[in-house]
Amino acid sequence: MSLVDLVTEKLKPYPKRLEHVLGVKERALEFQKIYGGNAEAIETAALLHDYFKYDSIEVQKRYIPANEIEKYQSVPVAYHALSAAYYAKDHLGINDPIVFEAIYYHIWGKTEMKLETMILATADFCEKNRTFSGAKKVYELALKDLQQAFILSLEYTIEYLKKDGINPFYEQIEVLNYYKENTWNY
Ligand SMILES: Nc1ncnc2c1ncn2[C@@H]1O[C@H](COP(=O)(O)OP(=O)(O)O)[C@@H](O)[C@H]1O
Repeated sequence: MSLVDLVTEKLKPYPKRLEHVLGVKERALEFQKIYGGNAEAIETAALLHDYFKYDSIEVQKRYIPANEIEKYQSVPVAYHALSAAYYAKDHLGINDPIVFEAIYYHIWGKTEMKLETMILATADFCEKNRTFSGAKKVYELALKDLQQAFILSLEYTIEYLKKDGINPFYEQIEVLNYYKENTWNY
């Protein structure tokens, strides 16, 4: 079974999510044409990044090492990214550190991330089906400056969380500050 078929089957009950995943793939490959990076790895990571989005937290945790479950226990939303990364590696045999990192850190990136990770995280925020304010601005900026677009996407997310009374996770702030202070040469 191809990867597209696998993801299509998994997300069959959630057509909007499948559209999002395909939108992220398209957007990420658009950014790859501008900035480079491994196109095959980007496509694979884009297709799999939300694989566990609708599985229960209990199911998601089955694929994640105990210390990582503990580290992110205050932000269980992160588990879908971790479980998808481990699933790709341990169950689909995708032994590519580029794919692993891009899926694992697709929600808020990491300091000194690979180009493919920044491409996926930014594409996730601004693929064509995104309707929230900010997506268009991030997309337009990403065509000129990927790092600044990534920063803006993280700022929007943090602002949105704060409006809902949710404190950002400490890593989100660290990552944001890192990229505001450093120009990262992937
Ligand atoms: N620290 C946090 N606490 C709670 N929710 C968060 C936090 N950081 C990000 N989020 C939310 O988690 C979701 C991230 O999941 P992701 O798969 O990247 O996005 P989406 O589901 O929109 O494709 C987004 O809805 C984002 O607003």
